[in-house]
Amino acid sequence: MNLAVIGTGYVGLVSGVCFTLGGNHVICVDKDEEKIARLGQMKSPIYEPGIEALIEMNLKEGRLKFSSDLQESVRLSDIVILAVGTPSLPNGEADLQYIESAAADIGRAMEGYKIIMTKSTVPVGTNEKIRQIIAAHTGYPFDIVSAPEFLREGSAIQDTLHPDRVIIGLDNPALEPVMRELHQGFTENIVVTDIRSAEMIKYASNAFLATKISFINEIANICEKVGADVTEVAEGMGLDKRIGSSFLQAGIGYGGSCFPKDTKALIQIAGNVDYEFKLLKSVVEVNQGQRFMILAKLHESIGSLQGATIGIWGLAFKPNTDDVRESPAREIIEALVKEGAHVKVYDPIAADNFRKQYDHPLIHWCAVPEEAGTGSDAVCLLTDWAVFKDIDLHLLAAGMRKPVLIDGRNVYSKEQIEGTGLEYYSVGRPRMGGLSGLSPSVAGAV
Ligand SMILES: NC(=O)c1ccc[n+]([C@@H]2O[C@H](COP(=O)([O-])OP(=O)(O)OC[C@H]3O[C@@H](n4cnc5c(N)ncnc54)[C@H](O)[C@@H]3O)[C@@H](O)[C@H]2O)c1
Ligand SMILES: O=c1ccn([C@@H]2O[C@H](COP(=O)(O)OP(=O)(O)O[C@H]3O[C@H](CO)[C@@H](O)[C@H](O)[C@H]3O)[C@@H](O)[C@H]2O)c(=O)[nH]1
Repeated sequence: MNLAVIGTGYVGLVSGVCFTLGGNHVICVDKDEEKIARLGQMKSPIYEPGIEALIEMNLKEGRLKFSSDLQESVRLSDIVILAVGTPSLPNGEADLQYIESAAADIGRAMEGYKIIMTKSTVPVGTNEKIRQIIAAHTGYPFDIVSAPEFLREGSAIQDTLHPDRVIIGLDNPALEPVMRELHQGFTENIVVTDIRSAEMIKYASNAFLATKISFINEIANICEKVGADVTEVAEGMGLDKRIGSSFLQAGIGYGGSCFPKDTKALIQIAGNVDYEFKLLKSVVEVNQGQRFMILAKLHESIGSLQGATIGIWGLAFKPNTDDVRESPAREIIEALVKEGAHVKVYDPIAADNFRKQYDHPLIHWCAVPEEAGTGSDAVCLLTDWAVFKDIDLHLLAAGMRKPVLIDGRNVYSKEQIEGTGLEYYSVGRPRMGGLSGLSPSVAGAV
């Protein structure tokens, strides 16, 4: 099949490249000409493991093209896939301006029948709006399909080629065989449903996963007070098949371009039909508070942050991505700077993206993770990049002014911390080292 993917971002680029592997011809379209020029030179504008090798292979084999010419790309295609952004408006609602403008452009470009397939995450009822917009700009026939995307950044290729399920929302049953053929080889789990249910499945899935994270974070906060270990608790819970072990990793809360915006959008979708989604409102509130537990632990360990030097490991919202959208690191660093701390930050991939969005004279950008620890009063680990797991913690402690490590992602085991001299705080696990490492009577005497 001939496909045009409108929007060559984290979703459009990966989906476009992966659809070529099924033998389709794909044109990835973006209005950002710089992005298209880079891609033409086989350079990915995003960091996603494995993507550049696939771009190179498919460009060379002639199945993949990049273009900023939406009109021609639509004309050459049987299926047009919408993968433009749907960011949050200030009130939390999804901003549909990119969807609406792309739909109008598609309508204007059509010179025959097309299938329009929406991969962007859009509020319930949006595909009907898309239909109206396209119809207002063309007299040619077309069909609409809602095919929400579930890939995760950092494992996007694997998730696209081997998804747990593919959701297809349609109102013309004649499209079902085409959609099955397009997704052939990806998964057996193809759920065909109506368009509104497909749109809702996407929001409900993200909201549920976000709920799991906020739930385990609250359990972690209680664990700290009652002396339990949340990693043990999560393991014990997760073995129950009805609960499942994934998304029970306590930490500093979820970030990224999806959970924060999609939870807020679903609250608005409910609000627009006079339904108050109380549970999801709490999920968002808990998530917002969780990042500040890092600051509470800093205050507990070193007192005032005025003039202190704090090392930060990790700026991306999760490992294996350069995406810093809604990363909890942003608000943590802003708060540190506001309190007058010097902040030494390190991220293996996302530092440039972060710096474009936020910089401050009190921030020092480090070239290696160890540099963030040297002479610091504490190091806070905010993103669980693999590189941090292998750091020599003895050397880290020796080079710090105060050997305090605040692990926001529970990366280190008790065994790794023991004997390092570090005062170690994590999330929902007992504190180690420092005065807490001494017996209560000795600690009291000191
Ligand atoms: N990022 C993810 O992990 C992920 C996963 C699943 C679903 N989604 C959803 O997919 C959608 C896209 O997300 P993303 O992260 O890929 O966004 P993104 O911001 O990385 O990419 C969107 C791209 O669309 C381009 N664009 C906007 N309007 C255009 C137009 N009229 N013509 C051509 N190009 C246009 C932009 O220049 C940009 O490159 C969103 O709705 C998001 O919620 C994202
Ligand atoms: O147990 C966990 C799992 C995740 N997170 C955090 O949650 C956020 C999101 O992580 P993840 O879901 O792995 O990344 P995304 O790339 O944002 O993917 C989510 O959002 C996408 C966009 O809608 C969906 O397609 C995916 O299915 C959905 O997992 C990150 O900040 C993680 O650190 C936790 O704190 N604890």
